[in-house]
Amino acid sequence: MTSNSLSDELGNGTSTELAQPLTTSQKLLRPCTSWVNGERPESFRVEKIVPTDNGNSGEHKVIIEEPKVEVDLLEPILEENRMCVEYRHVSAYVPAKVTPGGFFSGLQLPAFTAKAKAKEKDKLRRVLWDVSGCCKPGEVLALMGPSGSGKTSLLSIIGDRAQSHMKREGTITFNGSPSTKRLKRITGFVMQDDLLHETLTVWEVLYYAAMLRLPRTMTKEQKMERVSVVIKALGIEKCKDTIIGGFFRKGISGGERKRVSIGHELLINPSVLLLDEPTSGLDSTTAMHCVEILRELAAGGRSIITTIHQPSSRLYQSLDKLLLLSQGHALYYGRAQLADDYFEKMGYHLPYRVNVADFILDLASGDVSMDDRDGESTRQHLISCSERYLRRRTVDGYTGSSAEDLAGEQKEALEYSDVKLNGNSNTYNIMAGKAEHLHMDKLPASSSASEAAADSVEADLETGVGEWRRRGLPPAQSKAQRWGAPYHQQFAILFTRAIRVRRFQSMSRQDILQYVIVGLLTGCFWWQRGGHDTLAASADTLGLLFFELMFLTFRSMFTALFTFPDEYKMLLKERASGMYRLSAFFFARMASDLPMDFAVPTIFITLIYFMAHLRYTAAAFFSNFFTVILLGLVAQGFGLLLGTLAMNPKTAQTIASIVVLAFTLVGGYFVRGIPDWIGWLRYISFIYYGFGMLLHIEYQGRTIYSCIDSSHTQNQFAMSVQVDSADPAHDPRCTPIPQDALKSTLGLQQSPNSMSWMAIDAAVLIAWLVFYRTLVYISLRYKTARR
Ligand SMILES: Nc1ncnc2c1ncn2[C@@H]1O[C@H](COP(=O)(O)OP(=O)(O)OP(=O)(O)O)[C@@H](O)[C@H]1O
Repeated sequence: MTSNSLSDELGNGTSTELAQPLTTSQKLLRPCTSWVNGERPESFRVEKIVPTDNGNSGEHKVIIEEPKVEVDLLEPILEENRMCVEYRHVSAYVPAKVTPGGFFSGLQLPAFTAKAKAKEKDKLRRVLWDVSGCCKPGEVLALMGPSGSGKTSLLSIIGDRAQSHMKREGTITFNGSPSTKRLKRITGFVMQDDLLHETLTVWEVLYYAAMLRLPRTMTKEQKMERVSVVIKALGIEKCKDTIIGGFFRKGISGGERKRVSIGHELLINPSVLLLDEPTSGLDSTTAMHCVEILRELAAGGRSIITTIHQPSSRLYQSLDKLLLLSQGHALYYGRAQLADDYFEKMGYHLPYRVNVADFILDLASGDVSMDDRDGESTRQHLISCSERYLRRRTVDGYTGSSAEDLAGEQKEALEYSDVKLNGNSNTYNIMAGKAEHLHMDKLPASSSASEAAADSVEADLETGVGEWRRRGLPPAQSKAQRWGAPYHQQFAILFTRAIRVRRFQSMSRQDILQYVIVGLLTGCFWWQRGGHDTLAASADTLGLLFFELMFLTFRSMFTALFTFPDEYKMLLKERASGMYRLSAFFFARMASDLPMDFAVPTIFITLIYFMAHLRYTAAAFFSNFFTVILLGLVAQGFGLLLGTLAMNPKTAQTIASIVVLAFTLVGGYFVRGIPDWIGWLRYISFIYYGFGMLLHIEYQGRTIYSCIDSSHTQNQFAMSVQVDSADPAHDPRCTPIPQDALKSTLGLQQSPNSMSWMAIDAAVLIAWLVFYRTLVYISLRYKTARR
């Protein structure tokens, strides 16, 4: 449904006058989106200011509108697939200081001993402090807090997308069971940065995602239908044929981009949807529609957790359940509509005409001072209060306790905070690396703690979480069903997508122009030199062969350095969603490079081959062509490997320059007398083998003449006594060089006549080709798995 059609439908609804602000009891009675006994909740109430008396009196009133028509974006989640997400006692730590990155940064040994663990802990900064809560099917849980309060960290921990260097504690469960790879696949996760292929259109982005992610039980038509439904639901029909765009090429707007990211996740109709700031950058009306869509989706039995940065008053009113974070601590957790009520009971009154969201964010930022307390003391006080309160009611948080209860909690909280300040608490500081469970026995060994534990369990059962836990996870699918598309289809889809993604790069005019110009220039400089069978011309031809090889090798290698660093984030995102097998992606990516790897160099090789008159036989031409292409592929593999290992093109470029320079120097053309102690380097230089093959192709079985001009021999300063001749066979100055002597005469490292050399060179190059690519694959697997 488009934004317009949504508002049209909302506009047709019945309306109720809202004369006074809602009291606490009225707020408690307000419908929320929670799915109760399978009945669709009332939702989408919108408050509007309209003129009274047709505008004649100039007065306005506030009305609440409710839709008459129910709108279903996607089919509701089946009862057995609904998921209650619980995060219990979640803490997180990040490195306090930047550690130097680079090649070997990931190779540190893990800490085993207690001392090493303590040392490691000292280097960490805690960013989440024992946060607990849940989101049941039908609920939208909003995570709010000032910038840096830990919203994204918590969300990424829940979605199992946190970076490897973030140490985590606590448990995340889905219907009481730990997350599995399969669950991760059916969880939608919308990241803060919209990671989309910039050169694809909106339709293409969603189409490829649908083909890869939707189950194979659906036909292609059904998958395309799903794409259309999602496009319609998010109101992005207008721009469906526009490219996503980026820094250099403008495409769709920021808001549309955000909606495409949401659509990407909606395609799979997820039971759990996690969104990181879906409304940031949107105007308040669009943000409101976005939240309405989320509520509608939740109403279909989904559990939705979303971070929200700075909601407008209207948007805040439409929120359901709220977790307010302050520097990693839960400051408030419960019904969003009761947050002001909660803080009021704590003694912090919402100032007149101030947006509740702004007020609570000020509290969380430590910007509200009260009587003798400054902002920071206020914040600390509220943290102590909420910790105490939530340790008794972690499931749904604040649900409107009576003032007396809360006052009691507050008193306890103050006592508790004193204990903490006196340093007697052993409550939360448990550093356990990948702790699976934090048990209640870790809580203070006081009677109130065990009561809290008992209360918490009872509360779980009362509020229905216990029932969800008992349900467990839906039955696992067969291995074949794990992937949306079978292997060969994954390959085909990823191949086509990779070609389209590079639609502005591949075969671009600049590329072709570059090859043509360099080819023409080279052809002119070496004009017909290759056709002369003299030693003097051969010296030039050797230079041409080496240049041909270097130009294509360098180009392939330096372009490849950027391939995986550029695609790494996207690969991580898509692999985390279980879109495809890594090998399917890898082979598709390699195969999609081939047309480019063949087509453009073909222009260059053909131009120089005929302009410089290299050996004019079909066998020699094709052998030269395939040798250069093979060497290009080996160099590309080497570039891919360096890029993948470093994941930083700058580092990779530095290493590549040094290595390739060394490979070039030992390649057999520049230096003839390399000392033995370092000369072995040539055997690991792919350039050495490629050059050997080109020499063989050009000179094997060919008679080369040594032509000496007597006038030159009399010049004691002449560099060479060799001269060129157009017809050396009939030139009296020229003598044929025996085939066996060619190697030493041309100063080569390999004999151009030896067939065994040719076969060995070709075999070694093929081995390098396979070796580099295997290492690239292993490195990618390791890097994507350890995150
Ligand atoms: N991978 C990480 N490495 C180092 N520090 C991190 C990492 N992830 C989060 N942090 C730190 O953790 C704290 C919480 O960050 P987080 O991104 O969760 O905050 P946030 O509430 O989502 O902020 P914002 O609203 O600005 O996105 C910040 O101080 C941040 O610097």
